[in-house]
Amino acid sequence: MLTAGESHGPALTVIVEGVPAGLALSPEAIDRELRRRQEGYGRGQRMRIEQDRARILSGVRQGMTLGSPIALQVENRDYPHWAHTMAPQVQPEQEPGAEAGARWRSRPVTRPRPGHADLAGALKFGFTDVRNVLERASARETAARVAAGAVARQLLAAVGITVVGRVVRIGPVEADPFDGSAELDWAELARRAEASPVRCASETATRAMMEAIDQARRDGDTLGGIFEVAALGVMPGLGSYVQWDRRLDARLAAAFMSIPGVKGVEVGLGFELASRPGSAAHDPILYGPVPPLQWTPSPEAPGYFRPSNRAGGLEGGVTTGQPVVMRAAMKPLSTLMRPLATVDMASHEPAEAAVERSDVCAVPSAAVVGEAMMAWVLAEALLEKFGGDSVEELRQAVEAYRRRLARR
Ligand SMILES: Cc1cc2nc3c(=O)[nH]c(=O)nc-3n(C[C@H](O)[C@H](O)[C@H](O)COP(=O)(O)O)c2cc1C
Ligand SMILES: C=C(O[C@@H]1CC(C(=O)O)=C[C@@H](OP(=O)(O)O)[C@H]1O)C(=O)O
Repeated sequence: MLTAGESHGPALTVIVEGVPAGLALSPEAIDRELRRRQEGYGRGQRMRIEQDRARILSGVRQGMTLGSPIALQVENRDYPHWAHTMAPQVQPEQEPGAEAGARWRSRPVTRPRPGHADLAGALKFGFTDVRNVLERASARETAARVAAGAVARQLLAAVGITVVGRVVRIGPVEADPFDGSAELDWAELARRAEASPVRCASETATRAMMEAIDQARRDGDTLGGIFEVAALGVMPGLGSYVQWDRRLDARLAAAFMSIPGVKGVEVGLGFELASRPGSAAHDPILYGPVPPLQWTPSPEAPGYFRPSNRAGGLEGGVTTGQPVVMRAAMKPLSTLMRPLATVDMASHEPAEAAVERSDVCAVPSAAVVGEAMMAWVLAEALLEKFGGDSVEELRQAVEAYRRRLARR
């Protein structure tokens, strides 16, 4: 996928390349994901302006993918307020009589926010107006990724793979994080998370998280947290150990790390594994009736399975047939209503960091972006292993593999 678009420009665009022909693509399912990304207690005024929907510009005809690049566009409804500031052509100075907001928006931003890309980006590109940085560094870009991820999800669904996510920490409040169990009912957790304003499966923790967000808002502060994403129904054998950059854990980690604000990523039990002896860290291999969450070539026959999933469905950079489980830690957002110290880049004088409107907490949204990134990386790995110009060819290749594994 290749995304383009500034946060306050006319639109975000994403080109999704490599989707096989013959996939029945639901525009509603794409818009549903876009809506989920916008939700979440702690989001700011911008999300009341936007109503993200994907316009399909290419690659789909009569509800079916054509195998050609799929171009998707998400309009920025905020753009009309920024049309003067964001115009590609040189604009005349705002008239003194212009609307106050328009004049404010066109002023150069010179007080970089600690924690955002502002200072590093301005130094890198030689900008005197930090707006040139923040427009693209903004997580608005993740709407384009979620649209692409929604296409990947529909491809994965064609071979029985689903992706779910949930929030397990916001600031000081923690809620039942992944414990390495092979029986965790991810689908039920996802159902409950979907009903929670902070995307958390526990009702008690949801209330405490919302209170923590309210308190941060009152304090002019922001909060980070941790989210988990799991992919269910993944067959063993995606990814590879034969080169460093084909290890699927490495690719998933990079994809999660690319979400703005994410500073830590774990696979399965992750950092917890460091303090355990090997006997309590790995997942023994058994053969017999296969439990529900373990992928198996034939549900009626005995097969390989694991009594635990501490590895998070990945060994040697290859999927094991257990749920693929990733966790990510997001730092608190960098725009503080009680700003941190910075330096005005125009005068070199000490100053308070620039304040525009901002979210207080975006961990629930980041979890949806995490689901999209998981879907994207798995769809790539699926196509690498099984290929196919059409979804029918892909299905046949998966089915042939299933039959081969049934004889092992
Ligand atoms: C969905 C989402 C919404 C965000 N909203 C804001 C925001 O309103 N204000 C802010 O300062 N940062 C926000 N961020 C975080 C910034 O994009 C991020 O802190 C910035 O890119 C720097 O992070 P980095 O060092 O990981 O790149 C948001 C991130 C995500 C994923
Ligand atoms: C627009 C989105 O998130 C934005 C991400 C963001 C940032 O600095 O990353 C800053 C805010 O934008 P604005 O300055 O326009 O209020 C968020 O609203 C979105 O998620 O769609």
